[in-house]
Amino acid sequence: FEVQGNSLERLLAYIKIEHEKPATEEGNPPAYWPASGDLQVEGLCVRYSEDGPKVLHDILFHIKSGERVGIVGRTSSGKSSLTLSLLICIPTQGSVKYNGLDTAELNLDSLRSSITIIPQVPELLSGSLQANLDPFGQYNDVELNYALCAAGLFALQDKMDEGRITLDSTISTGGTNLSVGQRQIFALTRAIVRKSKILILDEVTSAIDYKTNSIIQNSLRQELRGDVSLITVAHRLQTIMDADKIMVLNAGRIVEFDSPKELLEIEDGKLRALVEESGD
Ligand SMILES: Nc1ncnc2c1ncn2[C@@H]1O[C@H](COP(=O)(O)OP(=O)(O)OP(=O)(O)O)[C@@H](O)[C@H]1O
Repeated sequence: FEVQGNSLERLLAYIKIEHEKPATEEGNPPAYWPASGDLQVEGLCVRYSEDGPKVLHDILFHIKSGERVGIVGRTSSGKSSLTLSLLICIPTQGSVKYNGLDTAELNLDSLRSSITIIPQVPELLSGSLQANLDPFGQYNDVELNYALCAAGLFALQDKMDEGRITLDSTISTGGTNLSVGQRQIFALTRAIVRKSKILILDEVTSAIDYKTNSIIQNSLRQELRGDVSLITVAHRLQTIMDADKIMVLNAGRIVEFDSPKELLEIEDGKLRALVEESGD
């Protein structure tokens, strides 16, 4: 009875939580949006609660459509907070323009369905793989199979002696019957079918082997060319050394933002210090 009582109490607490504004027609973007992965951020400040401390201070940057940008920084420098703020998952101030539209004026559904995040450990729901990749039944099998192949699933399976995964394979709750690498590949598949123009990859640190990581990196390089902007929160510096630009965060501020080559040439540079420390 006590345990059930706790559940009730928690449910009541959730009911009282302040809700996000419901999606309205007003915030619907024009049909052509987003036509590019151009991202312009100005004066972005972020805190986790109205009266909490700022975790990002006055962030200013511009990512041109099709650029690949790596984000690095020490623990708690604000890397994850920056990615969450792009989707307005935490209270944000300032202006974020995605393909010219201010995201504060956009309906949250449209914003979040047009940017794909591949988190360190992607969540999956129990059911078929097809239902996970395409919960609203918007794509056909050919499109889904193409995207699975492009994301690298079949390359991964060739290297693994295990039962082949197909669209009707069963996924258990939370995706616990799959490896983290497979789950990331499914998240990437979603990005490919949705044709997201901005893709945010939160690189996995330890839970993924080198081969799987390189399959994912190759798929990203081959599949997301042209106008798709790729933002990688990097934990392994070598993953992003061929990025167009690297953003170095420190205590919630951008301290460096330029091409890896330029940054590595700065004698007392922050990126250079991180590289030297890592021994990579
Ligand atoms: N849910 C939260 N509530 C309150 N503060 C948070 C929350 N998550 C992160 N923070 C704070 O925000 C700041 C930035 O953290 P963030 O997780 O964005 O850093 P990070 O660079 O991604 O770190 P890591 O490399 O460890 O993942 C830290 O001071 C952290 O304590």
